[in-house]
Amino acid sequence: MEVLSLNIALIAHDQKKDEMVNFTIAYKHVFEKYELYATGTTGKRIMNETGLHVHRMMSGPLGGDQQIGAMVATGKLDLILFFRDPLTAQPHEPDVSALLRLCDVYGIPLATNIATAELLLAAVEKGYFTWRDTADKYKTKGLDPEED
Ligand SMILES: O=C(CO)COP(=O)(O)O
Repeated sequence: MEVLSLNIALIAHDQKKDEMVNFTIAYKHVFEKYELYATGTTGKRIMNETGLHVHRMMSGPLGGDQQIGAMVATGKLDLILFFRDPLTAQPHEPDVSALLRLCDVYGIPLATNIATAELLLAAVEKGYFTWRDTADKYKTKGLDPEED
């Protein structure tokens, strides 16, 4: 099967970082085929504990979620796995909400828990990339500043 290029972002709040590391170990055979991006601390742990290469942004509370959001807005990400901690208040909650919102604006698949992440990765393994057509349609809705 042809392996398409995919840019995947991985983000986990502190209470979910162990889960994210275990998840990336379990699916290393999938993740190693694609370009990985992550917020600072999440990326560091994944790199150290799995050997996968990750392009690291700043730490989430220092702007990392916004950097990932900018990638969504400029069409540079195809899939986001964001293991959120729903039980702990985050100082940068507005940044988190903004990132989730941009995924909806641009039709980017977003898993906020491990169960959904598992389903999305199963689709990726099977080569179901049809969402990219939808995401492309969003991009052509006059949202591209180059078109103004
Ligand atoms: O806070 C985060 C997401 O909102 C994650 O940031 P870190 O990966 O730097 O911990």
